[in-house]
This record gives sequence, C-alpha cells and structure tokens, in this order.
Amino acid sequence: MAFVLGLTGSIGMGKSTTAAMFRDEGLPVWDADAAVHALYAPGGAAVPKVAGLVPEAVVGGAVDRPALRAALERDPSLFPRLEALVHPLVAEDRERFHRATQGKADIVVLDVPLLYERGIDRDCDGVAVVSALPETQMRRLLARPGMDAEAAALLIGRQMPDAEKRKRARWVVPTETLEEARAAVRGIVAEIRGGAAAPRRS
Ligand SMILES: CC(C)(COP(=O)(O)OP(=O)(O)OC[C@H]1O[C@@H](n2cnc3c(N)ncnc32)[C@H](O)[C@@H]1O)[C@@H](O)C(=O)NCCC(=O)NCCS
Ligand SMILES: Nc1ncnc2c1ncn2[C@@H]1O[C@H](COP(=O)(O)OP(=O)(O)OP(=O)(O)O)[C@@H](O)[C@H]1O
Repeated sequence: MAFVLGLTGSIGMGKSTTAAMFRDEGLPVWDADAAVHALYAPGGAAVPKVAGLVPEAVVGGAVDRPALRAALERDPSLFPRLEALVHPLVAEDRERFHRATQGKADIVVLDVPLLYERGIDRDCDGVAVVSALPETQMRRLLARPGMDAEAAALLIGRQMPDAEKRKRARWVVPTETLEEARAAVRGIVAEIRGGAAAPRRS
C-alpha cells in the first residue's frame, strides 16, 4: 500500500509550489484547492449548492470566486455553512484519487490547506508542513490581486496557527527559497523510500 503523505501549510506559505516539487519527483499529488476549483466550474457539483446559499455568487453557471469571497467577508458566518456543502464533495474527489492511484505509486501526496483543521491528518502516514516567516507570508499574500490585509486576516484567522502545525508535523519544508524547499522535498522522499518512515497502516 502506498505511503500517504499529507502536505499542508497556511495560506501563502508555498504549498502549491512545494506540491509541484513532489510532482517533479514523479509522485501523484491530489490538490484540494484544485478540486474545489473544478467543483465551482460550469457543471460542477458545488454550483447548485453555492447558488442555494449565496445566490449572487453564481454567475453564468459557475461560482464567481471574488463574489463568493466578498460575501464571506461581509458575513463570515457563511463559512461553516459553505464548508458543510463543499467538503463532502471534496472528500469524494479524494477517494476517487486514491482509487485511481492504487497500486501505481509507492508514495501519494494529499495537498490540503485544512488538513489538520478537518482531521485529514488521521488518514495520512506522515505530514509535511510548508512554513516561512510571517512577514514573508504577508508579503506574498499582499502581492496577490484582490487580496488586502483584511481578506488575508480573515482566512489566516480560520486556520490553525503555523507554529501549531509545525509542532504536529513530521517534517517542516522551509520555503524562504526554492533551493531549500526542493532539498527538503527530496529528503522526505528519500527518507520514506529508505524505510525510515513506514506507513502506519498495512
Ligand atoms: C474562500 C474562497 C472563496 C477563496 O477563493 P480563492 O479563489 O480566493 O482562493 P483558493 O480557493 O485558491 O484558496 C486559497 C487558500 O485560501 C485558504 N482557504 C480556502 N478556503 C478556506 C477555508 N474554508 N478556511 C480557511 N482557509 C481557507 C487556503 O489556504 C487556500 O489554500 C474559496 O477558497 C472557498 O470557496 N473555500 C471554501 C471551500 C474550502 O474550504 N476550501 C479549502 C480546501 S477543502
Ligand atoms: N520555496 C519558495 N521559495 C521562494 N518563493 C516561494 C517558495 N514557495 C512559494 N514561493 C512564492 O510564494 C508565493 C505563494 O506560493 P504558493 O502559491 O505556492 O503558496 P500557497 O501556500 O499554495 O498559497 P495558497 O495557500 O493561497 O494556495 C508565490 O509567489 C511563490 O512563487
């Protein structure tokens, strides 16, 4: 059975960039944010559900993410209701990934921003958390179109603090530079393949 490696980290810490490095090593990666994007696209299973919750966030048969973000900023109590609609669909997608990769890889990666918050770490054999300095995180976030300090604080406030994630994780991938992140990624893969980090489940 494949070693299930969880990959997580707070917003803007470099999770997607690090996930791409695991892909470069030839590992299948399931990306929770990408699953949500597909569910929000035209024909996506989440579209009618979001329309029922925030009608103005569905435009032309797809979820308009800036409109949804604006609604969440106006009324953060929508967050748990949205999550209750979307997360079961995301979990189904993750199960499909496990079925599709079964027997095809020795390590599979689950790239999930809310891995600890949703208890998905319990389905992993080991977790790696990406981490950078808080000022690096904020600089990266503010460089994003449509993101201001208030919007960033709203999402960060809904996530487990970086220090807590680092305490829980088996590995920390430092992401101040690409070189240090890549070295950490290669080290993790080598450690798992070397048998030092055996799967918990047989
Ligand atoms: C809040 C939304 C509209 C923001 O969309 P946007 O296109 O700006 O960002 P994107 O989806 O690419 O997410 C970027 C990052 O935001 C953070 N984030 C997203 N959703 C949440 C959430 N519910 N709680 C805390 N942080 C979140 C994560 O760090 C994520 O990596 C969107 O993320 C959303 O609808 N989220 C609810 C679904 C969800 O919980 N997704 C998380 C993965 S399961
Ligand atoms: N190891 C790294 N070294 C230098 N810059 C990095 C590194 N990792 C990520 N970055 C930069 O930080 C920014 C955010 O990276 P990325 O999109 O990977 O973050 P993320 O954690 O996936 O974000 P989100 O949580 O919003 O999905 C990007 O501009 C990226 O180029």
